[in-house]
Amino acid sequence: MAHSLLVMKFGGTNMQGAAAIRHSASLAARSTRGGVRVVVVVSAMAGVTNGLLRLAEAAQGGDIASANDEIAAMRTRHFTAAQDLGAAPDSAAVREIRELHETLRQAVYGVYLLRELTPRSRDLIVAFGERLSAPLMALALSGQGIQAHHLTGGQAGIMTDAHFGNARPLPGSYERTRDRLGGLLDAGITPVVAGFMGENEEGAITTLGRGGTDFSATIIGKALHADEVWAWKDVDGVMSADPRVVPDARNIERLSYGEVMELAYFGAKVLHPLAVTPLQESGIPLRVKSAADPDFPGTLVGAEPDGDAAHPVKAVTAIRGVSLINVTGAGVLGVPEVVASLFAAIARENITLLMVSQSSSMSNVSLAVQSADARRTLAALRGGMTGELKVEEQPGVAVLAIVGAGMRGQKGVAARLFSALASEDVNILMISQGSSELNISVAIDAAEVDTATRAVHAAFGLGERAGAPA
Ligand SMILES: Nc1ncnc2c1ncn2[C@@H]1O[C@H](COP(=O)(O)OP(=O)(O)O)[C@@H](O)[C@H]1O
Ligand SMILES: N[C@@H](CC(=O)OP(=O)(O)O)C(=O)O
Repeated sequence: MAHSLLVMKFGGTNMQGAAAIRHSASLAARSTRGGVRVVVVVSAMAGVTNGLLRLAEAAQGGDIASANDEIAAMRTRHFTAAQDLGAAPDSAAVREIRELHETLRQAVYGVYLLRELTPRSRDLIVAFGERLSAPLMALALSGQGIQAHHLTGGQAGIMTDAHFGNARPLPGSYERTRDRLGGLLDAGITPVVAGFMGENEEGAITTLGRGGTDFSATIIGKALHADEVWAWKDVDGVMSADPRVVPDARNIERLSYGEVMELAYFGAKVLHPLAVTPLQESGIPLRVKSAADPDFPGTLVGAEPDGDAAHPVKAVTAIRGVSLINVTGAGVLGVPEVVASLFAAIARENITLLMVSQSSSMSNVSLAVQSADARRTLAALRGGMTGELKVEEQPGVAVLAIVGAGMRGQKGVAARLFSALASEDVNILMISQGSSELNISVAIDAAEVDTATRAVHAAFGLGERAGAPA
């Protein structure tokens, strides 16, 4: 089908140096040359976001020397890329990169002086990664004869709430984005938007959560009523398992929005968990494509329910670094208010619950949370509870999930999962299946997660055939 408007997202791997950026620009150029209007959305160069987080922590801890060393190494990386992309030393792009680095250095010095890193200042610092790669992509596009103009997320109209580190777009944001980017497109200019970031109503920079550039691209796709959003990756598409863990993982040709959300939620790093949400209502498809093999169809994510009874499971995925929080004691016994107070305490702290299970006698409640949230969870529960209860953390856990719309109403899927785990002698600590029946998840010992993933992948035959049309 001929497209008239596409949003293309390039992740960290596709932006990691001049050669990768030039290749990414050529992928956008293939479409613009064919008469398609393209909005390009970019992530930070691979490793930069983690580097910025690290140096912000170092400055807060008083180690300004290592923070400055890390900034200097990044600066060299950005300048080298600009130079390799043909920017002259006195060009506007080089001047801008220099100014951005100077502002970054000052912000980090502020953190060092105050010894305080608030969620707001962390977002300001971490968003420099994307702000610095946008001018590089604009340079590469110019090198291909395309007139490009780069913008921050806020300049592109992305307005968010003030939930620093995990911000959500405000409803009014879509119209602003349409106004800001529509004008450029009408003038024949390719907008290059710094992903991962927006601005709150006060104009402070916010970020959309790790992997958030996917989300930026779909927000823009919705705003502009794009024909499709294309997320270019270093993998063939969304695969039946993480290819780093399962060597025979296969590309999945089609997934529904719901399936992708489950996969991302249960740890598949390939897309941001909320990335498809802006597209669901309008039914705009999301394509995950391989930058190394641009003619390969990749994965098409759309509205189709796509339940394939013969192949109920499409993928297996895992969340690592999980802790179980076990609440026990006679106080839980038959007292619904106690359980309510547990959830209220968790909600106040804004902690994500990965799994919940309650024994039928009601004398035990187990919660699975990211280990990074475990201390907060323990404190919230101990502070917010009534009655004589014991709250304990069990670290070193992983949550493994199988996902597929074809599981709905199918019998025997759970049995196959459990026997695959038993065959590898993997002990199951907790089990859950949501009423949507799009997934079944189990908590297991973290040390066994890779073996378990490979066994489950094999048991459902995912390496032979992953989500191909029936
Ligand atoms: N089910 C999966 N399908 C594809 N990739 C996966 C999956 N699970 C984990 N991954 C990992 O996600 C990576 C791609 O995501 P990411 O690095 O965030 O992309 P980018 O930065 O290019 O947007 C792959 O290198 C792969 O190892
Ligand atoms: N750079 C941000 C946002 C992002 O989406 O990156 P990537 O596309 O490389 O996953 C992060 O690392 O979280």
